[in-house]
Amino acid sequence: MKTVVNPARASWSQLLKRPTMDLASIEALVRPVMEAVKNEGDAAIQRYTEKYDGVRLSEWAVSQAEFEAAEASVPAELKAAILQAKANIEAFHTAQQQDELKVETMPGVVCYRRSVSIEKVGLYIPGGTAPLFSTVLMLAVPAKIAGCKEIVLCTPPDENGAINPAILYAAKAVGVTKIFKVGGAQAIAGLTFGTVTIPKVNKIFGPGNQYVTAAKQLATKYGLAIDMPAGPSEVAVYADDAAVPAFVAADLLSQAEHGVDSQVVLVAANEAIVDKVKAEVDQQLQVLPRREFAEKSLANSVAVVLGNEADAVDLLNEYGAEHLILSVKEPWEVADQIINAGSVFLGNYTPESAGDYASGTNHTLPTNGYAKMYSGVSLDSYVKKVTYQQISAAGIQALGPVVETMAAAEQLDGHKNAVSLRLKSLKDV
Ligand SMILES: NC(=O)c1ccc[n+]([C@@H]2O[C@H](COP(=O)([O-])OP(=O)(O)OC[C@H]3O[C@@H](n4cnc5c(N)ncnc54)[C@H](O)[C@@H]3O)[C@@H](O)[C@H]2O)c1
Ligand SMILES: N[C@H](CO)Cc1c[nH]c[nH+]1
Ligand SMILES: [Zn+2]
Repeated sequence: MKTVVNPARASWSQLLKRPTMDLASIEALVRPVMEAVKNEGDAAIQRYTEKYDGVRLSEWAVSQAEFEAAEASVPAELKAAILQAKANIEAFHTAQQQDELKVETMPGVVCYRRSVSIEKVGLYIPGGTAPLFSTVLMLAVPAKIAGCKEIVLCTPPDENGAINPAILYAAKAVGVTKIFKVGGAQAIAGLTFGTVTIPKVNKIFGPGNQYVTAAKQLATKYGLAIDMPAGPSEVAVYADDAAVPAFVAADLLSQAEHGVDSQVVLVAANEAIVDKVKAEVDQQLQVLPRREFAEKSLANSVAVVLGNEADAVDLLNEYGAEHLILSVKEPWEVADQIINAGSVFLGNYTPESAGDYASGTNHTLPTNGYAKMYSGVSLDSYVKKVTYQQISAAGIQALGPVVETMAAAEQLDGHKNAVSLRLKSLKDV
């Protein structure tokens, strides 16, 4: 991880460049997979599963027997942890339910808005280098609370054609049983077009590697919605002298270990903090089982020294990290100035891992700078806000002339007539 002291603003965007491929190049790799699945259906999914996951399966749907075996094999301690996390995620997401909004904008003109669940949703659970069963909770819990009718889950099989039992246990605990052993872009394509085996959905959710994320982005060109681009994990930590270097180092490594294309950014109030954190990183790396991944992502990462808090806040907002940890004396004060981040963690006792697993917030978050314009997954992601209105006779008499005037000015007489006829009918009474 290189260190840069007081970089000029003009150099920030280059300094903070993500290590991911540009969208056009990765789309070019993924488009043939989408097209093949569109044209050949299951046969193409079979072919790509063999190619990328190294396994040929005669059955992709997880069976009852597999759920039962998973239930039996997950240790009690892990089950209890999963259930506690589920309860916290449920509590936070249930509280996001909104009452129906009803406003009488003029006498007799009543407008209201209701949240209506998206009928068919596809949840992608990453499984390439680690089986992210926590993602099952993050995606399926709000889908259930929202009341989505059809919830389909896809996740890559291992080389033996199996799914990690904790993924199956978590899914069953939330009440999701339609699970297919398909991963990567081919899973996203299946959910996009529908095949004999995999149902087509309205919206695709979930994180994944660059291929999965690009495939999701392509899915939008075929009429589907997606939650947001949630690609390789990243974290920015802002540290001043109140930070604990060992904690900061651990937080950086917690995201660096996700994959070789992850990125971590340390913004520090002085150089001494960077030195201490780097020494801790070196030490902690020695015993990290996923050291190889972490080392590669650290090579794509940067420590920036900015003595001035306003500059640091500007840089953090320009980066728009998926996760931002504020290891500073007054985290609340800094948090109020953050406008671009997927999720913010305040103070020395708030590790990002807590949000990854169990505090209650959602860990499916925008990466690659998309935090500037997208929110992470929440209950809102699973609903459409439908507006309704009802206008009484008195209401149309009050509102009608406004609409007539505007429609005439737009030269849309058909619009005007729809009001004029009603006004006339009321005059004739
Ligand atoms: N942003 C978020 O909210 C968030 C949350 C959790 C995880 N993540 C990220 O999700 C990612 C998970 O990645 P993963 O790879 O472990 O699992 P994954 O399930 O996303 O991807 C594995 C699949 O990728 C496909 N694949 C592998 N190599 C390929 C190639 N060369 N061409 C085309 N397809 C290929 C395979 O089909 C495989 O099944 C990590 O980058 C992690 O940081 C992000
Ligand atoms: N940090 C990931 C989101 O970028 C989520 C996760 C799942 N498991 C561990 N971490
Ligand atoms: Zn993580």
